[in-house]
Amino acid sequence: MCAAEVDQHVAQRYQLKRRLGKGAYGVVWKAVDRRTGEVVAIKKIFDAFKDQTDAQRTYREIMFLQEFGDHPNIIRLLDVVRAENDRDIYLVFESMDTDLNAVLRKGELLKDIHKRYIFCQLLRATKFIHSGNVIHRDQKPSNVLLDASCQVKLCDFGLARSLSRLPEGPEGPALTEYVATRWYRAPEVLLCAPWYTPGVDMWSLGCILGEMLRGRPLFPGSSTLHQLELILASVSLPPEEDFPALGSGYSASFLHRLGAGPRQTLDTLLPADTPPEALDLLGRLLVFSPDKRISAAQALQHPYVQRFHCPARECTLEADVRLPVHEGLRLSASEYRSRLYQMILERRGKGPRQRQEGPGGAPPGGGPRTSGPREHPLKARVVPQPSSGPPAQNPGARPQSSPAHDLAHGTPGGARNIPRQNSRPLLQPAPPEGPRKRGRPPGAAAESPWVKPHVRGSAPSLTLQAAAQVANQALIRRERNRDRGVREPGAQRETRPEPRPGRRMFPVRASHGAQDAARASLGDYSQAYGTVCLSALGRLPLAPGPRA
Ligand SMILES: Nc1ncnc2c1ncn2[C@@H]1O[C@H](COP(=O)(O)OP(=O)(O)OP(=O)(O)O)[C@@H](O)[C@H]1O
Repeated sequence: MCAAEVDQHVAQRYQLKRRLGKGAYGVVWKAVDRRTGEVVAIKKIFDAFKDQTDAQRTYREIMFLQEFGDHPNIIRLLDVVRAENDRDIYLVFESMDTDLNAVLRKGELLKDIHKRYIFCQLLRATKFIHSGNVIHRDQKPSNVLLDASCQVKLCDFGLARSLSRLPEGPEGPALTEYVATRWYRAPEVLLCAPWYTPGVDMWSLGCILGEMLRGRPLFPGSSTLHQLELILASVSLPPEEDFPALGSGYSASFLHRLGAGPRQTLDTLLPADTPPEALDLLGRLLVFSPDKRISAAQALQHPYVQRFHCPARECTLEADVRLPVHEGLRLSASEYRSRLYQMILERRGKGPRQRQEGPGGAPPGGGPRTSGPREHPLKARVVPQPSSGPPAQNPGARPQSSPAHDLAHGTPGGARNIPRQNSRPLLQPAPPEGPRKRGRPPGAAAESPWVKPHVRGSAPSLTLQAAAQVANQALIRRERNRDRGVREPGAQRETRPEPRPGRRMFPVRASHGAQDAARASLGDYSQAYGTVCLSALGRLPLAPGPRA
């Protein structure tokens, strides 16, 4: 159907079914792996290495996904495939049915219990990421993937950032400015704070919760200023002493001016039947001062999500997650690409590996394990929180219940999850070779998780390493030559038509993957991005409500 939109070698391996969604950077298709029959989602990132910024984004997305993708609420990256033109790249994920933005746009499909369950899972994912000292920075409904049983998987780690080993500012590691979706941007980001904290994610989560409760975005600002105005119309100005935490020199006078406008409380934005505990949690998330916002770990203990709170499922990492390329360092676009290619080659050299399932494995049908902590290659660094007891002693926890059961108030089973037995953890760290220690010894420098696979697992063969080197050097040379306008004799590029993904793949300009258009308007976030088809929604076993 849309096979022409992907490279031949990708179409040969995967049968494309339909388009699932699109974002500013790529288009996502549902596809079937012809070898295994596994249903997957393929994201084609256009011009993934166009410049330093894009290349870094691509690099980060892949690297962080590898690290976090074993968490049940974070999307699993199954494979990374080079494109023939060396400009695009394909990421193969487990497939989900829809995203929260699409669900919310369809009207009141979500009942109170669904919202609580979704939010609890988002908190679990966020707690996990934050425990590795990483912030996602782009949490928004279209990055919250859902399946028919309301399982949540957070996706899109292109803006994720490690806070580890960055030079400290007064309130946290110093970071450069970034562009995230405005409606979910924290005040300190809007105010151009030069440093920020995991609080930026907690603000975004507050906006997501508010949107679920309200049925439409809480603060749909049309410009940065308008965004701040909307926020300050219903969120109290911080006390003077908190202004420095907001970072920018001009924020004090600016805030005073903006904050002088008409005031309303958050509850006036929400339906009258909003549960009081939802309102309470919202008020703790949408706090202007970043350091006064509730953390993900604290929020998981809030009464709003109490029904789903289960310490055994709320894993954390013991060590900071750091990419091999220091966050303060900017490589050239082709270097980022070379590093990714090198990694792909190395991983391929190790051959397909079955997903490591611990004792008890995935339940029939492929649903996530419902009892005890998950076993996976990151086990050594994943620490499930001590359970407060078996279900009988901990009525708040529901470790044995299926999501469908939870959501349907007693309708048993029915959870339809992605089968995992065929997942090929191509890019995951090597499985443990024996008992491993948890965390790092006191005083020892944190080991980069990215080094671990190479140290622990079977090292790539010398032949593979040499092949990778040669391939990468050729690529860099070609890149340099192209920049200098030099023609390489016999270069393939001369014989192939210059790929023009935008035009060739999307004849109707308005429906382009919007590599350029959408990027240009990234600040004017459009909720149209990241919607999925109606039929997926029809499969959601949700309460009856108006459907479009
Ligand atoms: N694994 C998946 N299964 C189903 N749908 C998916 C999957 N991954 C992504 N999608 C759909 O594709 C959309 C875009 O994906 P993604 O956010 O990764 O792309 P992006 O180009 O990085 O987007 P953004 O504009 O947010 O930067 C998602 O909102 C979702 O609707």
